[in-house]
Amino acid sequence: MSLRAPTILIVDDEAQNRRLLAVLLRPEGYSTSSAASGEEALAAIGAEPPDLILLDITMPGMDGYQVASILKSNPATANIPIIMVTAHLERTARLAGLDAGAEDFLTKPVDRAELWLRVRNLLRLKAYGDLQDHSANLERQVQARTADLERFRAAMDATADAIMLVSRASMRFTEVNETACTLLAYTREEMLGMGMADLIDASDAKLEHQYDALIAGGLNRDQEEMRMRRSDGATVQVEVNSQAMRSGNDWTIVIVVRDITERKEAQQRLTHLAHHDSLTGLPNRTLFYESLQRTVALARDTGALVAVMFIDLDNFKTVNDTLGHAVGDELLVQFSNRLVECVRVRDTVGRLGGDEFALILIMQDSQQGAVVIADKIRDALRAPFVLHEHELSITASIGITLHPADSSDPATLIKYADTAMYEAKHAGRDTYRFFTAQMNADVLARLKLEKALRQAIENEEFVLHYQPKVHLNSGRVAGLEALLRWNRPGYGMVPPNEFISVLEETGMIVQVGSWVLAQACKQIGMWLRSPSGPVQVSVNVSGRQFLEGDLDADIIAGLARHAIPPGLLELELTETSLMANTERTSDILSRLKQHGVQISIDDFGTGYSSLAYLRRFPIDKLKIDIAFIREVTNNPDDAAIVLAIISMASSLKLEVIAEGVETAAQLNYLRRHRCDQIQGYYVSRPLPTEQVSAFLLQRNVLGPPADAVQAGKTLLIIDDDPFMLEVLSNLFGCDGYRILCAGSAAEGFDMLALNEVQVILCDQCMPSMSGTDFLDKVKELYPKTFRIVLSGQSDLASIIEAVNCGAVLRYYTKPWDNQLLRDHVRDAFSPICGQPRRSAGIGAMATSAAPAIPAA
Ligand SMILES: Nc1nc2c(ncn2[C@@H]2O[C@H](COP(=O)(O)O[C@H]3[C@@H](O)[C@H](n4cnc5c(=O)[nH]c(N)nc54)O[C@@H]3COP(=O)(O)O)[C@@H](O)[C@H]2O)c(=O)[nH]1
Repeated sequence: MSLRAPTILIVDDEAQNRRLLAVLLRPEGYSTSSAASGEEALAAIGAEPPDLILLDITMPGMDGYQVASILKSNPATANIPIIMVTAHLERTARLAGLDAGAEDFLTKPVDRAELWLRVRNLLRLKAYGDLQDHSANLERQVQARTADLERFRAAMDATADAIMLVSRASMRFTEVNETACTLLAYTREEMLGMGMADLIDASDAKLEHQYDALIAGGLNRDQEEMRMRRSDGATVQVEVNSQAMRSGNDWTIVIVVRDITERKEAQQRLTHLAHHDSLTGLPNRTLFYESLQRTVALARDTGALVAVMFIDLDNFKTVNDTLGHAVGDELLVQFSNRLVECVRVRDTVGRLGGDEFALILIMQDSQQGAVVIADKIRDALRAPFVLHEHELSITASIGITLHPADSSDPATLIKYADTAMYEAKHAGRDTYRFFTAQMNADVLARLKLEKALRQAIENEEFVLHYQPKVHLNSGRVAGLEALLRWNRPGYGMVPPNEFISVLEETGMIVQVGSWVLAQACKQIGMWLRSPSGPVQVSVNVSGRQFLEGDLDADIIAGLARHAIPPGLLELELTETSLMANTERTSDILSRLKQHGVQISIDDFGTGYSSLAYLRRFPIDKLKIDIAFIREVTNNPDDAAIVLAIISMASSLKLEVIAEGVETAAQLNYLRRHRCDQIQGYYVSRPLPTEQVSAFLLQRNVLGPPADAVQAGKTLLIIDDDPFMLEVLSNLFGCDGYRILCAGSAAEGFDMLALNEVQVILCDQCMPSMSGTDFLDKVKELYPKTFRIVLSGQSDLASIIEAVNCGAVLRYYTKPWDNQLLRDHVRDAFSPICGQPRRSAGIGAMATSAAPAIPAA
């Protein structure tokens, strides 16, 4: 209610009356205004409604009744009390006034007390009426507001976000929705007694500061992620949007809270996936790199040593290819577990991909710590892995590099460790190597070589040389092996050992191999239609050529293009490439075999040599690896392998060829043991096309077999002393034997390979090898020979040992009885006595080896 003085409008056409009434009212504190006509009165009331009107009835123009009825018919003015002031005393005039809406009458001349009374009463009545209206109004407003609030609450409760209104003045919640209560596990009542500081890690002071900043920033919203505490003590990850809104003299902070627990968990899962290997759960390359970055930065401050270890499982691909990917995966999981157990908690283990793992080791002292871990890992691999129904052992090759010695750059450290790991592989696997500057130089050289090889393909710098293969029984050329050469500008003819591995590792071998096949087919066609005639050419095919490209279609097209009988082309594959991807390789080989192409296994004996496996492939020939041929005449182990391969090939009806034959002795040994073909420098080095064309025109390349012209009883005498050789050959000269003399054990082995020898007489004391050692090997290589040793007294112990193990069948110590020696040699040639056996002692100081002689 207003406290101003009530206003009273006096309407009368006579100025004197207006003045009189004004004068009468003023002492009571009323504020008066006046109008001289009905029209003037309506205009004044429209401009500013008074609290009461004193209205004269009789006025020129619009009279009092008209004014009253207009005012009462207008809701805006209907409640202004009107007192009609009239000189009429008749009842009709008063009734007319009441009809027109006047509340009361005053009769002129107006009595002051009556005027005050009537005015005061009517003003009180009006005030009461106004109050009623005001209350009703207020009630309507309250109802409307309540409805609004209910709608607002319903809307708030219906939202998925939690909404909380905070009074800046009290810092308490003034309103919260249902979602907020559910999210935070409080009732609405509980929450209304709380503030944000009860839910998050922030004090009221800090929040006040924050809200003031929000208020000062106008309507700018503030968004942040945080954790909120629930009533049960758990926390929820939320995203909070805050907005300040004026609320009377206060500010309301509208806080909208979204539960982002699931989003965060999904994000965390994604982040974990992006940084961890899904099979082993170990950090992947990205995370490993980041960890290394952090570790190196830390080590720079603390001065610690950091070792990066690159670990690659040896022959893992074979496990995958032969036992399947499920077994391979299980092996990786078990391996990663063992790896984790080898390091300390502060170290990092990562899987960089495939079978490549890496470690970050923080060490305080020397690089010895890395050696300890490397050995630990190798030891951890000793125990076999049990993988489904398989049990297998595996080794690893490890490369190690150090910060700060080698580099401080994480990428470089990983690269160096990788390089060192390759060195470990080249060193024979199951070992570790530290990175050296030389390795880096090698890597750079390798990159240079790779680039040059790409250019070589573009510039067509490759040529083929051909190396003959010869039939051992006929001595005729059996075929040729096409061997790749790189005519590198500025370097001359580069042999394949210097670049084939790079071609294979980079995949360039597919393109180059295809060129080799096309070139070989073209050359076979040219020879076919030349005086050389048909000649079989073998081509080396790499494992990758089976996996990539269209090998069989290319070969069949190549043969057709040059009109070549398919049998003139032979493919040489290593056992290893045969084993890789067996299904596909076997399919391709079967198609080519059906077409008539010949298949040979190269380097046989160095790989699996598993017959069961080999039988799955349509093979025509086995090529014995050069490693077994080098010492086939003097190393019983190699000889045993060669003989086993020859016998295996024969039982499987496969041809067998020996590669790397360099001596007549090797040739003869192989021929004597029924090897079919040989290839090697003894016959010819690989030749350029023009020279090999001439070679092909020769009929017999080898000449007759050595022992075909050297039959009969043969005695081999070995002594490094030429005088003794002469004495002994003279001694036996008249006994009718063919006598062969060798000045060393090596010569002796060659003689044995080249000749059919029955009895061997060997000096015990030779510089390169003792007689007993020599005869021990001869026993393995030529068990049917009769082996006699001649010696001084000094080394009797080793002779006795040799006798006991059967290497020596007779021995004679100086001075021996020549006649007795001749008699016993003659006996040794006889079919009965010549059997490898132990006989009674012979000779002046001779001791037999039967029964065995105690070593003492
Ligand atoms: N995928 C392809 N591999 C190829 C191709 N051309 C060659 N090669 C392979 O490169 C390796 C080395 O070949 P190369 O230097 O030509 O050596 C061959 C012969 O020269 C060598 N050999 C022959 N006889 C002797 C000998 O008496 N002594 C001796 N020390 N070496 C000798 O042996 C190599 C032939 O080996 P192989 O193929 O196993 O029969 C070699 O592995 C080639 O296979 C190609 O086009 N593609």
